[in-house]
Formats: sequence, structure tokens, C-alpha cells
Amino acid sequence: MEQVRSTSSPPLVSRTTGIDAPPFAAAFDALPSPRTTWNAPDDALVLGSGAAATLTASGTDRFADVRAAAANLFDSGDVHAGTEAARPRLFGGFAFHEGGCEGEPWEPFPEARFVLPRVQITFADNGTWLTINATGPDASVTAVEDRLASEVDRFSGLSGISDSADRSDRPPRPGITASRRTTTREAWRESVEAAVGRIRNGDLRKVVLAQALEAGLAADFPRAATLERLAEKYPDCHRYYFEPDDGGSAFFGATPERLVALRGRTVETDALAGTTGRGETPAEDEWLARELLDDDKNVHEHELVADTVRDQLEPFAASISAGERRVRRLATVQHLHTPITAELSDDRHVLELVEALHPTPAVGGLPPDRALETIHETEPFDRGWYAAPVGWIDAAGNGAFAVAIRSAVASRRRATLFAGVGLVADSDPDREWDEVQLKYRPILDELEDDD
Ligand SMILES: C=C(O[C@@H]1C=C(C(=O)O)C=C[C@H]1O)C(=O)O
Repeated sequence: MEQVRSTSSPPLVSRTTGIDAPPFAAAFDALPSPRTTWNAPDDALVLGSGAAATLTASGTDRFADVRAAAANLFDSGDVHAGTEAARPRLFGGFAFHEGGCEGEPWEPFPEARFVLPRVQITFADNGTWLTINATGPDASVTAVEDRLASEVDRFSGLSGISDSADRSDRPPRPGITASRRTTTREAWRESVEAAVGRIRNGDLRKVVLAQALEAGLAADFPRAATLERLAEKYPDCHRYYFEPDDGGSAFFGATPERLVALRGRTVETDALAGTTGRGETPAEDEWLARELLDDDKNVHEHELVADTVRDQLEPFAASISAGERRVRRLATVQHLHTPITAELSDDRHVLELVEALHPTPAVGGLPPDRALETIHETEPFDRGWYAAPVGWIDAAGNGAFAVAIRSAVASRRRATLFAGVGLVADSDPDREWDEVQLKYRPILDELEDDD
């Protein structure tokens, strides 16, 4: 069932130059599909367009296959990046389940897909950089340098356009005409009770069940404006946006959960599980946070994740250390969070760690196989890339991946949102239902009318 496809073969030519920062939305709108954005709290904002190379894979070996195809691509690079942030990187992700991405809205999304953008703008601390990447027989240094010069002209022409980030001419939120849940309240109650029954009889320890919400949009989905608003509201989250080849839709979100970041032999990851709402006042926020830290059910749900992440890293690590469990406060919810770092005993590719960690019990469950089976049997929709790893890899095997929650697939007039909850022995269906609704908020707030 394996298959790796690279739309073009090496050599890779990459050239970068500094430019005046164009307004994000104007640059986004000027660039052709497929577009990608990656915007992590500790990284430059990257806006990519087109594909100098596309790597896709499927089946059990999809992580290893992407790694091999990436090594082949990066092997013969003629790269002048000028700055580390603009070095060639492949951006993409995986489906949650092996064999995932069947039917609407996932059809255009492969089970694994990584793109080396043809044109890339990198908004870094040390300046804004324009990069042209090319691969295959057409990739000549002269052609790439000519293209870079013409793109510089295009983007300097955009500098005069007002920046919608601080302008009232930014398109408003589209509004929702009608929405449909994949799961009725009754069906939810039954599924949660069945899962809790399996946990109580020892068949399972934890399982994460999700729902989807389909919404019709009253106006065209404002892609760039939505990304700008998410960046303003969730500066501490990883914001991601991936268009499939046809550009007809996009999978995007703002997630608080890092799956893994690898730089050299240093690994950073998060255990994030256990949820409560936000208060109306700072005092109420504090009270809710305290209650979360002291709540046995949430602490148990969280510790299953923290312990599993540590166990999964163990075979790779010379040392692992976990920070103190604390509360991570976001615009719409609060979570229990344990930061985990490790030093590897050998050089590894970030995709080896992604494969070992996905899915953590924050989005899958324990034991993993039985939890995945339960998810498959229970959820009446395909998760696609929801709750799966999204991120980037570079030539050195470094990379950063986030867990693609707080997310949706949107086309021009339609969006499908996803949200899930971790279930343990004393989970209550109604409270878990409410928690799902809270987790839709980051995306739903950007689709509903302003008033
Ligand atoms: C599955 C989701 O979130 C995950 C589940 C959590 C929980 O059950 O408390 C908390 C954070 C995430 O790890 C989601 O947002 O869809």
C-alpha cells in the first residue's frame, strides 16, 4: 500500500533576497495556490505559494517514505538562503488515521503531503526574505535568479498597499447561514457511555472522541483576514494553513499543542490535556485554573498523556526532563500543560519522533490500538488531518510539528470544524459535550458574524 511520488526530481536550486515587508494579506492574495502558511510563536511567519516539489505518501510507511523522499530532494541542493529562516523547508502534514482522507471534505488531501514552496516569503526578526525554489530539469540558476528579480518587483509594488492588519477595510467575518452537527446529543451520550463502560471494565484506559460541525458561510471565506485575526488572538499558538493542490479549500487552525520540535539533538514537546473554561473576571479565571489543577479526573487524564510521551521518547533519549504541571490559559479555554524536553542519544530525523509520538493519548487514547479502533468505530466522519501532525522539515532532519486541533477545512462557502475530548472512567457525557463546544470556539468565532 505504499507509494511515494515526487512531482519533480532534484537538483534543487534555491535563491533568497531581502525585501521590504509587504502587507501579509496583499501578498497572500497576490500569490497563486497551493498556498501554505506556518506561524509558530518561536519561528518566523512563512507564506508559501506553488510547489517546487510535492512529496506524498500513504500506508504504514508514510513517515519513513516522506523522510526518504525529502533526503533525496535535499541531497543535491544548490542553496543560497542568506538567512537560516529562509532555508528550504518542506511544509505539510499527515492524516490522523492510516488510510484516512476519504470523502468530503478530505478528498483533495493526501494521507501525507509535503510541499517545497516555489515562492516563499519569510517574515523573520532579522528582516523579510523572498525565496524562489526550483527542482528538476528546469531548475537552472539563471532561471531562478531571473524569477527572483521579477518577484522582487511584484512585491515591492505591494508595499504601497495599506496593511489590513491595522485597517478597517479588512473583510469582516463571513457569518454562518446554517450548521449541521455530525453527532446528535443523543448519539453523543450513547457513544460516551459506551466508551466509559469500556474504560471501567478495563478494556481501555482513555479514548478521545471528536465531533464535526458543518457550517454554510454567508459570504466567501476570507482566507487572509481569518489568518490575521487568528494570529492576533492566539499569538502563543501554532497557526497553520494548507491548501491542497487545487486550492479550492484549505485546512487551517490555531493549536496550543506542539507535538515535537527537534533542533540538533534537543527535543521539545508538550503534554496538553485536561480542560476548563475561561472566567468572566480575572478572579474567576484563577478559581477555574486552581480547580483544574486540583481535579482528580483532569489530572489523571493529563498524566496518562505526560507519562506516555515520556515513555515514547525514552528509546531515543539520553535524558528527559519534564517541567512542572501548570495551567495554560488561552482566549477560549484553559488546559493542564506539562512542558517536556529531551536530549537524544543519537542523531535522529524529526519524522522518526513524529512517528513514535503520533497519536499521543491527548488525541488518541490508551492502549493506542484499542483507542484507535474505538475512534474508528464510533466517529461518523473521517478525521482527515484533524488532530494529526502538521509542520515542517529541513535538510538537516530538524523540524517542528504541531497537533492540528482547533481546526477546520473551509472552501468558498462552507466550513467543517472538528473538536474532541479525552474520556476517562468518570467522564460525564453532558460536560464533555460542553467541552467540545468550547473547543469549536477559536474557529467558530472567526466564521460567525461580528455582531
Ligand atoms: C482533542 C482536542 O483537544 C485535546 C483534548 C484535551 C482534553 O480532552 O482536555 C485538551 C487538549 C487537547 O489535547 C481538540 O481540541 O479537538
